[in-house]
Amino acid sequence: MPPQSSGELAAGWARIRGRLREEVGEVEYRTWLRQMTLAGVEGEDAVILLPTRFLRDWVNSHYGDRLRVLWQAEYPEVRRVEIRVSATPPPEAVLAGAEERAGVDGRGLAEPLAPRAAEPRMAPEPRSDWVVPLEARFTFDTFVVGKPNEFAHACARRVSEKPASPGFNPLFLYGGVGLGKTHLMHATAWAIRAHDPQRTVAYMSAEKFMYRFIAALRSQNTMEFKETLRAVDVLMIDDLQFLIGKDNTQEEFFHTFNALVDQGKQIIVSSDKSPSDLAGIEDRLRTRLGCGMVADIHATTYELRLSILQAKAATAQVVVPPKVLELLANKITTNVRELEGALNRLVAHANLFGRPITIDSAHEVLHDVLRAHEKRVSIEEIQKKVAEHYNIRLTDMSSARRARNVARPRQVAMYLAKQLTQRSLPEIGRRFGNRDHTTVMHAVSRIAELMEADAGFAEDVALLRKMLET
Ligand SMILES: Nc1ncnc2c1ncn2[C@@H]1O[C@H](COP(=O)(O)OP(=O)(O)OP(=O)(O)O)[C@@H](O)[C@H]1O
Repeated sequence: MPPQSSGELAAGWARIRGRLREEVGEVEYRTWLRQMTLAGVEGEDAVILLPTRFLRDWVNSHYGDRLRVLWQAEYPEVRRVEIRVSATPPPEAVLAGAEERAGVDGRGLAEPLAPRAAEPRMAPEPRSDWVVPLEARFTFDTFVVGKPNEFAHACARRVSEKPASPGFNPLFLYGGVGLGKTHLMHATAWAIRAHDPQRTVAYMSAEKFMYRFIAALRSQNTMEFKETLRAVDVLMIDDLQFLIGKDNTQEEFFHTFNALVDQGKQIIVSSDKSPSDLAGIEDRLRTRLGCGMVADIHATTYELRLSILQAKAATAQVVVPPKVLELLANKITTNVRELEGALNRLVAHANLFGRPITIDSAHEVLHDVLRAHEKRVSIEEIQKKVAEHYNIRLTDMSSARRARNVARPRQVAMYLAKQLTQRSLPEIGRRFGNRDHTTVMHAVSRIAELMEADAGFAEDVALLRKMLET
């Protein structure tokens, strides 16, 4: 059925928006789609208005097809969706008289404009939300604080409470991959908005900054790009290292940076390197980046990894035994993203097969991840470390000497070779002066017995193992 009246069209448009909102989720909808208004239906075209070219292009490329499908489901006659730029959508008074206007302005509106009253009501949204949607789960509540990140966290909190305060502008967060820089930035953005919904916060990666700048150059519309960014209260640029060697974009960023700081606006930047290590970033920009607060996020400790896992496991719908969390915290030491990925995989597997998570199932499901994280230790390294530790000569690892002060460390080294490498017993035997595999077997069980019986000795071996593994 073609839309019969303005009321019916408005209701149909509201349903289309509602479905789109369900499909893309609240955050995305509010960020990109909330400002759509319907101009009307012109022949086979539904005409939608958005206030900027950027929004129009974005919605066209990301949601154009979806909008068309939803329109066709509601009104099969509509074949296309056209999005136009209109900075000021017509006020309600004009909307009411749209039928006449359609004839007068020559746009040939087959249908009147939708009355605004029929559109879903939304909370007001900061203007600059066009930039990049924030991740809903990246808040301060879900950020686990520990020694390695407590300083960065405290700085981010401080900035969220008092943006642009002296000494904290810019806030420069740096640290290795997957350690929570983006999480902290989003958390800061959410908190700033919660404190003061009128503040506009723009978050984007340095890569997006560059692509948008290039797009603006191409379309000869750098004014809009500059104005939009310079109108924000808080600008966050993630992964700044991407700008290394991109001189023109750096230059543009430098000007944006200065314009904002001069106006007393807050800048937050993240990078995998400190400002002084950002070789390939112009000196004047590096200097400015380092003149506020520089906070690094260090590699995770076992305690932090375990706390993060505990927090994440508490929200999972299956029970994750503490031993399994300890196993993951012990083995997956690279970064939080991988840790989280491993836990998610375990939980998904348990949900899918309806089986509880156990140490065995964790080993089975995550065997590839755990193996990849196993530090490859060679028999030579073990022999060297053990010889150093017991103060014997390295050659004694393969010599025929049987004195206790030499034989016992050799047995320890064989034991560790069995525990820490994939080598077979005969192979280990060969590497210890061509000894038989039964000698290695005997050494392994003898050391295990001694460790049971003597806590001091067990500690000694555990220490050696730790030194070799880290
Ligand atoms: N302290 C933490 N508490 C809870 N989750 C964390 C913490 N640190 C990191 N994460 C989680 O780890 C994942 C990776 O974090 P994030 O994307 O913020 O890292 P990043 O440092 O920005 O990485 P990259 O260098 O790749 O951009 C996210 O899912 C994040 O929620």
